[in-house]
Amino acid sequence: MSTQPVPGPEVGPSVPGGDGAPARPGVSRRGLLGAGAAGVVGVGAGLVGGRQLGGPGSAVAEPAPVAGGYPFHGAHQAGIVTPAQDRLHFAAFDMVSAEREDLVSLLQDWTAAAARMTQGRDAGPFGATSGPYDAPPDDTGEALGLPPSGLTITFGFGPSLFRLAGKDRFGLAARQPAGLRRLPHFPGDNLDAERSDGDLCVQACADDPQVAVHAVRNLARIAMGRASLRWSQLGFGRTSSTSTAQATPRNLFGFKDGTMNLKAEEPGLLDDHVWVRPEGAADQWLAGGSYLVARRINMTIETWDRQPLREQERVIGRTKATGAPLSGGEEFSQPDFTLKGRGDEPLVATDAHVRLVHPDQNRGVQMLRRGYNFVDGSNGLGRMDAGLFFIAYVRDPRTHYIPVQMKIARGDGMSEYLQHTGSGLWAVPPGVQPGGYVGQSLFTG
Ligand SMILES: C=CC1=C(C)c2cc3[nH]c(cc4nc(cc5[nH]c(cc1n2)c(C)c5CCC(=O)O)C(CCC(=O)O)=C4C)c(C)c3C=C
Ligand SMILES: [Fe+2]
Repeated sequence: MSTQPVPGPEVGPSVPGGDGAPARPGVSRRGLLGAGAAGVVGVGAGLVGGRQLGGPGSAVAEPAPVAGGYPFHGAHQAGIVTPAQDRLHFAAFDMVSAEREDLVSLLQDWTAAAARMTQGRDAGPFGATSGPYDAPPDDTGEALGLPPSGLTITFGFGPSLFRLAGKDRFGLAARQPAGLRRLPHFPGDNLDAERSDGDLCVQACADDPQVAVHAVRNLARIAMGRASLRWSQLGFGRTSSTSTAQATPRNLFGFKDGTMNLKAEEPGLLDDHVWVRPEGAADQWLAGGSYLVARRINMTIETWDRQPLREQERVIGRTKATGAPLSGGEEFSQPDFTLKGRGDEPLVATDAHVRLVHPDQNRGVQMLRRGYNFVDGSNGLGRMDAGLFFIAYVRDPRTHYIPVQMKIARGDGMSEYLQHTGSGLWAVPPGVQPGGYVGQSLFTG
């Protein structure tokens, strides 16, 4: 089943109103952009132009390429090593249909829409203002006139898609990777079920929040009858760099975040720590993919803001000004955990965040962090509902995430200022080839 409209001879970019109204010229994103928007500044390496014609039957001339879009197709899904954009709309969905064919058709339809939207085109072939006059448009319209804005859409499959309450819902149980299990309860977790888990996840990142929201909204619209939105999270101000070309941003504690992150320019490390190495028959389909961990972490910023600078730096283990380790050097210097200072105390405290999470203290494991700040209003007691929506991509959550999180939960000085309120783990299938669909390897072979 496909919910994408099939274009008929009576429709096109200029459609007579069914009520006898005069012909209505359709407007598409690429039609509005074209040469006038050709000067839009690209947001990083790998950007492409490449606007295409609208839906079948379109008589619109090919506009000039518009910069600002990342390729949708490739060996890996975009949105992992892509230079982290400024904005996030993350969404988790649950299947409402129990039919395997509905799951496959949903992934096919999502793939088609994502391939279009990431290139700055409308979600469907007719667009927001064209197509049959008596049918809902196949794009919602709020991105009309906006460039791709570096939009990437990354899809993931949760443990519940494979097995829920012991039930093999879609005939996929034999293909559930051993690493894809619900994350364990960590000490101090205060998780909200309405902000956790989900059969499917969508990470939409862009440099314009309207473009990211438009993407998720249209994917939710397309899913209707097959999957429904379980929860979603907006984010701003990326809290990581995923390319050496990017400056290190700051989180809501005011500290540089992302200094020691894995970067796109380190393919060997990405192979070691981010891309899945299949172990057997169950996870062969995940070769070239990854695992996405998401944690909604509330930060009690009002309490933090009352701490002396000395205490703030002690908790993180780095200086607030430059991000250099407290053991000395500059931002990108490796911390020396053996150096001692006044009172024979280690310069980087034993419960400092950067000591606990450093690869040297964790059997060498690293992760690719891709989180965002969030502020979801205030709680009526004068405190902001603010924090960090932590996202990490790892090769295997059992080795690369769970032990590190357990250590933070048990002994990180920063935990005093944090509360984990949402959580999820998804397997992120490999990239899509032209003509294929996201997650295809799970259903074939
Ligand atoms: C389980 C993994 C991690 C969680 C959860 C986490 C939360 C978290 N982190 C900060 C602030 C900073 N983290 C920094 C470094 C850093 N953090 C993790 C992992 C988790 N953080 C890792 C693996 C690293 C890199 C360690 C290394 O390789 O040296 C830093 C320092 C700058 C940097 O390297 O990025 C800061 C600052 C907050 C505020 C937070 C939860 C709200
Ligand atoms: Fe951290």
